[in-house]
Amino acid sequence: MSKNLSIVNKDLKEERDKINFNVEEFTNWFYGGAEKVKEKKYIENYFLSDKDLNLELDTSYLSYKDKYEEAVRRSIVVYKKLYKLHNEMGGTHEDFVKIMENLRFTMGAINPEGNPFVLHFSMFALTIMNMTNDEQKAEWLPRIFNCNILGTYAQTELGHGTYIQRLETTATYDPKTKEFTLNSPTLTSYKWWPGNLGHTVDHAIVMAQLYSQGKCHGIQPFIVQLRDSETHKPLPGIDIGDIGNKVGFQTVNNGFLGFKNVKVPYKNMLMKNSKLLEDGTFIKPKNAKLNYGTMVIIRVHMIIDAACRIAKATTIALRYSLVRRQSPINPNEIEPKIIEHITQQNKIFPGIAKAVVFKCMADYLTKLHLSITQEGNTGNLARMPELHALSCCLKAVCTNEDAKTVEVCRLSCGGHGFLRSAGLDDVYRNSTAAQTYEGENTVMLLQAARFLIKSFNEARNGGSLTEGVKYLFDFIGRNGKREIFDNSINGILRAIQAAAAGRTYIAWKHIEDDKRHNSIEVATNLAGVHLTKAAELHGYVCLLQVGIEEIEKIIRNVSPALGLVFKNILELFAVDLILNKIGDVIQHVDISNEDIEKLEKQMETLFKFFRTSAIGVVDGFDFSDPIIDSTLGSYDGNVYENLINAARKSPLNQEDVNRTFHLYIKPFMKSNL
Ligand SMILES: CCCCCCCCCCCCCCCCCCCCCC(=O)SCCNC(=O)CCNC(=O)[C@H](O)C(C)(C)COP(=O)(O)OP(=O)(O)OC[C@H]1O[C@@H](n2cnc3c(N)ncnc32)[C@H](O)[C@@H]1OP(=O)(O)O
Ligand SMILES: Cc1cc2nc3c(=O)[nH]c(=O)nc-3n(C[C@H](O)[C@H](O)[C@H](O)COP(=O)(O)OP(=O)(O)OC[C@H]3O[C@@H](n4cnc5c(N)ncnc54)[C@H](O)[C@@H]3O)c2cc1C
Repeated sequence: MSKNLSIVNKDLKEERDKINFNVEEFTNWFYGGAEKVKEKKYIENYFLSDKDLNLELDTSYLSYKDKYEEAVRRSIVVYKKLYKLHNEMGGTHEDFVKIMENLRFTMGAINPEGNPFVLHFSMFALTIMNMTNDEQKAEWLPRIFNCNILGTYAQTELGHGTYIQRLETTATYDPKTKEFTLNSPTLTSYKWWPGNLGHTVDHAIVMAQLYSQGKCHGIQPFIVQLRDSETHKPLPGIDIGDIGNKVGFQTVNNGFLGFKNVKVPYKNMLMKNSKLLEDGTFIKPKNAKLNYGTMVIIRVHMIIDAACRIAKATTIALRYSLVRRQSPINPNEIEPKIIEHITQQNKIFPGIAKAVVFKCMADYLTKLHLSITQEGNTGNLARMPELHALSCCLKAVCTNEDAKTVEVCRLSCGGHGFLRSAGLDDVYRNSTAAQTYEGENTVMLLQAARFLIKSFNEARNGGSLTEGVKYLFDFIGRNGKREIFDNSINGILRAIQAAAAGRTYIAWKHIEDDKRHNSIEVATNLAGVHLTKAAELHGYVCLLQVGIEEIEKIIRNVSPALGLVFKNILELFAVDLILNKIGDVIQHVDISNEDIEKLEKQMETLFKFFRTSAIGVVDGFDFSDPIIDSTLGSYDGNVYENLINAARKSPLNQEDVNRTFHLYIKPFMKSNL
């Protein structure tokens, strides 16, 4: 960690002196091994130490246009270095991915309001890698890799983002010219939102309805050139621009795009899954949803992003809470560190536990994704729906928790948390954006619920279930009896499983009852609230189940002292979860008031134990000062000095008297109204 060399605040030092486990050992786990930590530190420093980045400039004070231009400038500095480093490392694809993954956090520090090239290096490249045939790979990948072309993923339209089956952009094939003609037949068919589209990229993957031989064959991906490669002017028939100011993502350059008779050659339809013969005959893919593959990959990636945002926010909130002193608990004593207020622990400690459990889930899901993708490459698509349901469910649950936790961290910093320099606003904007992009969270939960209801029907009919939903059998086996609660980790897991299964049953019953007078679709809509609750509970079941399995493995492989910290974290996650979901639990589990009081007491005991480890865990997340970028969360804890220094940098403070005094204020004050 590149630690600030200034003297560490004594309150924070005192906390660190009490840590009773090896922080470095925790860091090694978090990043996947000592070698990876070394690599991360090297890459981080390699980029952040570059003076050309001019990181001294606080871009938050710039205008919208200046922010974008500075973000492009900084990104180019970074990408030039990336290619240099890549060559130094050996130049393999794995090296490239390694740098990209480490760059994810570094890029956040360099361009806090978003990266104007992120789509090129993620969805655009991934779509070409995964949805093209061999000839297309050979044609496009080198140009993408060398950045001779820059691209984005243009799917969402003004009128449709969720229901992509109804996208309106058309691509009509003419076998005589061997070309597609792209059109935006209505205003609502304009592409709207794609990142980097406005003024940065010159190509896009465009999702459009394919028409051939007079028939519509559904949405298919096309690679389309949008701007001239020399002048960057929009090509004829292309209407393109930036969509304007947003809640966040100000420098991502989200854009709009319309087509008027734009010609695209035959070879530009991505043909790994669906195929179109040159005569216009359409050949269906094995599964029509294969064209949704890039979204699945990104949803899987989003779990680790959520974990890291929570890790960053809790690092800021905790370090601040260990140096901020306010309000004596005992009137005769000095003001305590605000962490001593138990409500403050309740705000921050469960968040730290979530970051750890989400990281376990991200590792698990990444492995599952890899194994299901490998099966898919051999033609076995049987587990695709399971992966889809799980990635939708966890994308929604983890980003919802992420946004909630980051906001609680902001509140836990009181007034100072509201300052931009506290560093929590960009984290929050990114968290809340993630609730919407890559599938709006309610919609994601409803997709997961479809899988749950199917599985429930399967379980009722004595069929087989995938591992993650086998708990539905237990519910059916209990035949209406409630699960008996026992206060152990596995007892808590069984209680959450019973609540998830019970809510699935309620949703299922709701649909079955309504089906008598309504279509299945209407009945399903009417059960929507139950369905989303069931899916959400299922997401927590997955998190706890994977958390238990992974942490048990970790405990076997780390020192006893760190093992105890992990045990503490897992229990914190579990007890916090059951207390937050107690209403759902009570409905389906035999749990007494005494049990609940015991859980509440247990939480207090867990806080007490975690009190000494917490700072070690957040230090172990290993965010260096430039990455944490926070007056409240720097390693040295010199919060008040940081705050006043940051305030002095406000553009308004660069002169004693602002011109508005002479222009407006003084005349107003002298006017006697
Ligand atoms: C240079 C090299 C570099 C290499 C480097 C590599 C490094 C990599 C580094 C990476 C860094 C990352 C950085 C990230 C930055 C991101 C920035 C922000 C990006 C933001 C992007 C976006 O924001 S981009 C738009 C996303 N826009 C959506 O997200 C639409 C949601 N909307 C839907 O996704 C569909 O609309 C929706 C709901 C499924 C219904 O789809 P639908 O209507 O067609 O389906 P239905 O509802 O009719 O049917 C449902 C039946 O389909 C089945 N099914 C559906 N999908 C399935 C699937 N995928 N697989 C299997 N099965 C599937 C399901 O299991 C049901 O099965 P069943 O019927 O049996 O129940
Ligand atoms: C920051 C950001 C970056 C983005 N980047 C890209 C990008 O790079 N490329 C790209 O193509 N797109 C991008 N998008 C678009 C994004 O993927 C869509 O906005 C998202 O999928 C939601 O779709 P929508 O806007 O149509 O919402 P809507 O579907 O209109 O949602 C509005 C409301 O309707 C509800 N609703 C809609 N359908 C249903 C349903 N079936 N059941 C129940 N409720 C429903 C939703 O829950 C929500 O409450 C981005 C969006 C954002 C915010």
